[in-house]
Amino acid sequence: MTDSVIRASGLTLRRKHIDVLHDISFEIPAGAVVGLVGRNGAGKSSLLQCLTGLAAPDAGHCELLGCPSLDLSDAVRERLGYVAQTPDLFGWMSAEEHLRAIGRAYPRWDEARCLALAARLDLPLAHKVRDLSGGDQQKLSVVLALAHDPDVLLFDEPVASLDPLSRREFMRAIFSGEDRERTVIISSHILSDLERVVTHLAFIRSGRLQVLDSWDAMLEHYRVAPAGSEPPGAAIVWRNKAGERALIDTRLAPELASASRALTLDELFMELNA
Ligand SMILES: Nc1ncnc2c1ncn2[C@@H]1O[C@H](COP(=O)(O)OP(=O)(O)OP(=O)(O)O)[C@@H](O)[C@H]1O
Repeated sequence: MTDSVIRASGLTLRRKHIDVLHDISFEIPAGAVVGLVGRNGAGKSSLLQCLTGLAAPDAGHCELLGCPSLDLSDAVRERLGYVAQTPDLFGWMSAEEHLRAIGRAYPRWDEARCLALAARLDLPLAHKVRDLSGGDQQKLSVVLALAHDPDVLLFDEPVASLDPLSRREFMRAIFSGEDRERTVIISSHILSDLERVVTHLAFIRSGRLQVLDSWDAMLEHYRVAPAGSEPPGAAIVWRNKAGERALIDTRLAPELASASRALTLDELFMELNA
């Protein structure tokens, strides 16, 4: 991939003597929308924390927009939007005061965009933040991450607490109707939401990146190897624990391309976590 906006190289993060991220390397091109997928505890939040510079890796490094994550310049911070899984908000302010307070720190803050997003997500602006429901607090952090029109968005389960209507509005607000290129990593367990918006998927399991590829390539080329076949080692993306099932990339085993059907995202998730 060229023109990378987000890079990681040999990223390893240890917590309590355990590698919660292990030797992760990837490059994400400008304009990609990457769904970050994995089971609970797989390392998704830890990876996003390393990318934003909130966690310091024990080995390797990562960068955003060419700037080391641990030393992000103000210029890069202004182009970045991040929603943490558990947002850190000022409970004593009203939602509107909160938006204004953060907006003052961003030269690129767009008040009209901010209020339009808040209205679109039905955010009760007059309420104290501490009195907002969990879902409304999540909406507030989404508006905070988007109002300065960032070029890079890192979202850690941004829709987990949103009702289906709000989720739909959120997805539309981010992914449609805007004539600009944004590079996004979004972690979510709601695969049906991801399926509609991603260009790429990254699967992570026990701190290791299993695969990062375009969703189109996965749909077209990833197959379960037929029982009894012996796919070449290079074509095997993942073997289940018992070793009797293999997920393969048929670009590297074209002779098996027609042997089975395309997988849904749910099925891919199951295969990669079997
Ligand atoms: N502050 C911490 N101290 C010690 N271990 C931690 C800490 N934060 C996370 N971990 C561990 O790191 C591993 C990865 O956690 P992480 O939160 O990155 O996973 P996740 O994929 O985001 O999970 P989920 O889908 O449940 O949000 C887990 O085993 C978790 O227990």
